[in-house]
Amino acid sequence: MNFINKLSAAWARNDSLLCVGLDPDLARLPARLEGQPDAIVQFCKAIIDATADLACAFKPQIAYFAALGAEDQLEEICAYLRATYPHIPLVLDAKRGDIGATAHQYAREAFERYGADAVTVSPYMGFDSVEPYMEWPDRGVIVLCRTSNAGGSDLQFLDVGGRPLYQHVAQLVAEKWNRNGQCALVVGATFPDEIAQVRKLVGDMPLLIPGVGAQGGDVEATVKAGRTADGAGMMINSSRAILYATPQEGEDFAAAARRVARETRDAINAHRRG
Ligand SMILES: O=c1ccn([C@@H]2O[C@H](COP(=O)(O)O)[C@@H](O)[C@H]2O)c(=O)[nH]1
Repeated sequence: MNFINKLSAAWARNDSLLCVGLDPDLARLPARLEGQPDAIVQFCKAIIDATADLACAFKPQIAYFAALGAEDQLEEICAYLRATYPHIPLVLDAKRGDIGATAHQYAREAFERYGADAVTVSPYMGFDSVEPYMEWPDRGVIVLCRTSNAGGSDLQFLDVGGRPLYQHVAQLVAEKWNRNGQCALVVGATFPDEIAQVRKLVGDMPLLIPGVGAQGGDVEATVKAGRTADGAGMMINSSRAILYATPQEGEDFAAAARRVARETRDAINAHRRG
């Protein structure tokens, strides 16, 4: 099953547009994992098990692993996800961008080493830097369009022929780059007006939308701006707000993560239709 079909099936199966981000920060892990060599694996597996029936995707951010030299733990987590929850798409957030020969190696890393269903890439170096990922036609290629950070406007809002660059990227990906129907776009929840503009340009193309939770993006505005006619079309990502949810009485970190994931999933669902 290709990435887009797997994502559609996960939207329906879990009645969810929530993407759970896996950004393990050693300084914020539960005390009981402190000093354990596989603390990241234990933490992420517990979060995955606690939220798998509430999520349409999991999104590990590679920097949190690479910075610690913990790529082996990322490999183990990806293998666990693929074996235990094969119906849930695994999105590797790597934001790669390089010349074709190097991009091919990054694609192998994402799709072969980690077995990701999709990977995030930058459009900045043009189509020949993105094309190598398309040698894996069953995988998703998720192109940065209008990112969630304020500084994204520095370049993404530059006027190109009477409209902002992010709109040009959206149309370019939808009309030219998406040859195999495997592309998606990143648009931040912190900019719902731009989500609406992108949705108008790209039809039903899936959008990866980070920025709810810790970054303060408005769930209702995001869903109303990005939903497709069938009330789907989005992977709305939340990482820190779920991973580091404050436990209430009787909860451990995983139960707290599950509670926040459920609340976020339900808040999204409240605005998917009508
Ligand atoms: O525009 C973007 C693209 C990617 N991200 C990534 O999403 C998560 C957000 O984490 P939160 O804790 O929910 O803020 C993180 O991995 C970013 O690298 C983004 O935030 N914005």
